[in-house]
Amino acid sequence: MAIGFIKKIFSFGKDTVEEKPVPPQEAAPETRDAVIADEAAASPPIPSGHLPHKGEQGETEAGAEDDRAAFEEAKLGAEDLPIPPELTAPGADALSESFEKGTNVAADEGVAVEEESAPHPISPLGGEMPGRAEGGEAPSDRAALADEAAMPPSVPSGHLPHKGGDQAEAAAPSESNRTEKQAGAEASAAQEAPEPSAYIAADAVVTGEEEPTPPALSPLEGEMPGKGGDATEAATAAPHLPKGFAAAERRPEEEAPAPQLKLSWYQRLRRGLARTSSQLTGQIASLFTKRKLDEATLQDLEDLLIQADLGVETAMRIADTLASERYGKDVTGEDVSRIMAGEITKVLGPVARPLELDLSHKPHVILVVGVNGTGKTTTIGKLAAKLSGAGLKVMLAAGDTFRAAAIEQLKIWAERTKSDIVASKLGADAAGLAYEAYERAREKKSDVLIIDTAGRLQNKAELMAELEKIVRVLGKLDPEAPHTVLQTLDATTGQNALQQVEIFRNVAGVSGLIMTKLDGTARGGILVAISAKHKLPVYFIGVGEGIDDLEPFEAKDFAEAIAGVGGA
Ligand SMILES: Nc1nc2c(ncn2[C@@H]2O[C@H](COP(=O)(O)OP(=O)(O)OP(=O)(O)O)[C@@H](O)[C@H]2O)c(=O)[nH]1
Repeated sequence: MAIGFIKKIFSFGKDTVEEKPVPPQEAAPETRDAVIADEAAASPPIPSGHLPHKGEQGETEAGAEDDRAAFEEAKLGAEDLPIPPELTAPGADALSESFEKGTNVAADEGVAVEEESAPHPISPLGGEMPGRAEGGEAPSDRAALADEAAMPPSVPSGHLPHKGGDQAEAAAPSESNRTEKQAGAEASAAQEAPEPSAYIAADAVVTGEEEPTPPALSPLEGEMPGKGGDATEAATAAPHLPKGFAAAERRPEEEAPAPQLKLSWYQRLRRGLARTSSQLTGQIASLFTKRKLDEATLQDLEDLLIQADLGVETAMRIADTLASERYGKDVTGEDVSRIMAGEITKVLGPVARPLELDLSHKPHVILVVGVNGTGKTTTIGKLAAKLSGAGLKVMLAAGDTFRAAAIEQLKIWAERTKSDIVASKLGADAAGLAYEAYERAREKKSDVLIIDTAGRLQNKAELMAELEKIVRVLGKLDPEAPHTVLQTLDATTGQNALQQVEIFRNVAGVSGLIMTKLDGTARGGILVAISAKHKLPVYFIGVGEGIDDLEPFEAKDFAEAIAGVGGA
């Protein structure tokens, strides 16, 4: 029996050598060898026969496991047999030490390598743990360690591939990952700080921490099939956001706004007068709902038109014409609007005149006057743009010496319109500046000299006297100058504009009007009242702050826009 036992022992060793065609390390893919070499370099020597014993080598490895079991069995009865030195406790201690010194990344990677190559996954930890204390341990102890390994501290509970038994799947990305890292990282693996997630995972293996790793740092990220990268990369690509946060979707780049079609002047005029028109026509429509035209209705209509700033005269004209056409009959709002447009056109027709320039004068002098903020400077800029755009030589004079901003504003307009400019210091005498500007324009043979003036309320006698002085001074240079005195009127001021024209006309000899800010006002009707009362030419109207927002005044267009008819 003793001989038979000895035979068995000998045949065990022989069988092991012979039946194991290739050592597990050699059977493994090249990457695996490299990783093992890496591991060996990073940690104290681990028995070459130890790592594969974890059982992930498939059937070949299963045979080795059987052999080992036989060996253990034999060892119990043959204490004199030599135990490989690397399986002794000191060796295990050395391994443990090496982990504690921070070579845990390699250790952890060793686990992953084995997982990857296992066709029939068995927990790597189950195999690995006995290796550390295998020397002299009974199989029952190994089983206990295997149980312990079933809850490895290195891996969060949700991660454990051995729980689902799918180690190969879980390990695959890690392997590819490691292969990538090998080239640059192997030599310095011991010195380099491990990547955060890998480090934490490895550290957990060594220290035996059983606390779950925070989800954001879970090594799972890199090891999950399909993620394709290591934990760090995966965390960068798709970080776990804390509860309450959500990853924002990338917004598609905003499309460039479609270029807006430029409205024609007529369209802009109608749009500018839309408030005036809708208010007026709305009131008229409600007045003439199912009502026969009688005296009371006509009186109501007159009142309504006067309140709309059209003036008494124009209101009476409209009412009279309506009565002559429809008295005693049904009348609709459209009837009234049509008659109203016709009557307004008749009032405005005579005043809608072009600004005449006598270019025999060099320069033709245009003096621009008006109450503060009615749009003098802006209108000068718009006029200069038209004139210089037509090839005329234009000079501007910054006669508003009260406001620094007005001087700067005019300089900007001069630059934009390629006009010459004469300006002086703030507070300079405006009449003196007008004189100088005229001289300069004459020298330079300018076609047109446009002089800005400070805005002033018509009831400020001192300022109105200054305006008179400017006119007198210019008259000394050319008895006919200023050749045109333009007054700007702000449409939003309503009835007050009537008085403004009255006074400026008397003081400065206003020869024509420009009504500004007709865009957006509900009081555009005032132009009709002013025209009816003063019969001064209305050269242009402004419907915006832009350089193109000034157009010659057209009676019919304006009348139809106010009455809300036409528009084709
Ligand atoms: N909406 C609109 N704004 C205008 C129009 N014309 C001028 N403005 C604006 O009205 C404001 C006053 O215009 P200015 O040209 O400075 O008026 P001003 O009469 O020279 O002013 P003072 O120098 O203070 O007398 C500015 O903000 C202009 O842009 C217009 O037709 N429509």
